[in-house]
Amino acid sequence: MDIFSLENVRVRIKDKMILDLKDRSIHITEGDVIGIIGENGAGKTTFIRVLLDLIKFEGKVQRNISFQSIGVQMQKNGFSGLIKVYELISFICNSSIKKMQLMEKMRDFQIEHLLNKRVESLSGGELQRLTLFLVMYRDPEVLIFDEITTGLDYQTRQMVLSYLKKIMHNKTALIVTHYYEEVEKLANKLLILYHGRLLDYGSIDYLFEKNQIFSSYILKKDDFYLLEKASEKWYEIEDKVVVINRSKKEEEERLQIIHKSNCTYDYKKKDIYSLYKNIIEQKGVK
Ligand SMILES: Nc1ncnc2c1ncn2[C@@H]1O[C@H](COP(=O)(O)OP(=O)(O)OP(=O)(O)O)[C@@H](O)[C@H]1O
Repeated sequence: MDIFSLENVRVRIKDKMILDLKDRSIHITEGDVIGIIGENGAGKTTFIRVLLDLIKFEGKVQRNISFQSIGVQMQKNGFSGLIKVYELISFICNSSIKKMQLMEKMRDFQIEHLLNKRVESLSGGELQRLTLFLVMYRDPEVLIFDEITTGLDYQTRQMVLSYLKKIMHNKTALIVTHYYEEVEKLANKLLILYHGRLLDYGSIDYLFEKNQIFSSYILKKDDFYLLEKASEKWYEIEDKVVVINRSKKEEEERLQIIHKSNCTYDYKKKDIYSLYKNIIEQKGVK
């Protein structure tokens, strides 16, 4: 069943088009976990605001779910930092939820010891656990996260990611993120925006197939000369070179070369950044 479906959606502010899904229709189906990616200002938050009816748009959006069944974390949460955690929880959490159930959920998110702290004094990880608790306490059917791990250090991000993985089981979810690794770990579909334009939307497996990306090898720049002649599609990222294999055959041929030289390398079966780069190039937008 479609949870959301969108047709010909456009958002214009004054004369500027900030989101244009053109004539594509987008169906978000029960159980989908959708990674929404694109550079700063690409229109990711605007897309979420359209789904939640928080912004004026042209076109058609059908929602087969009530707003109460959607748990949302937005980039700007609007809580006052001075408020204490227990005050925030009692303000937000519906009184119809039994105290016992709330306590149990607090334990799940390891926040019960934070109740007397002011929100502004929480660490990044504690604040995101509190945010996840506030999104999840009613057990919503649909989850929306807008950059939930931005600004967290590596370890805290891994911790939040493992919480996300746990709570997303059997849920429909949309995750706006700048971290491709999060999409790799959590999502089954991808929505790619660029300067407000929809570049592509679909299942991740299908997009890899459509873009003929079988796998990638990541080598140190100094070792790239080994594969340079044998590589058609590659790009640099910091001190590394990513070589895209179009097929199993290419993957095997290059592996032989790599093995002969004994150089170190990483292998990725589904590298979302390679997919993103490829789509951007194909569409000729960069
Ligand atoms: N209320 C508004 N008034 C004017 N411009 C707006 C408004 N809301 C968004 N925009 C513009 O629309 C574009 C898309 O914004 P949006 O917040 O959706 O991008 P984003 O992809 O979520 O970016 P980021 O990764 O930086 O969070 C940006 O250029 C932004 O400045």
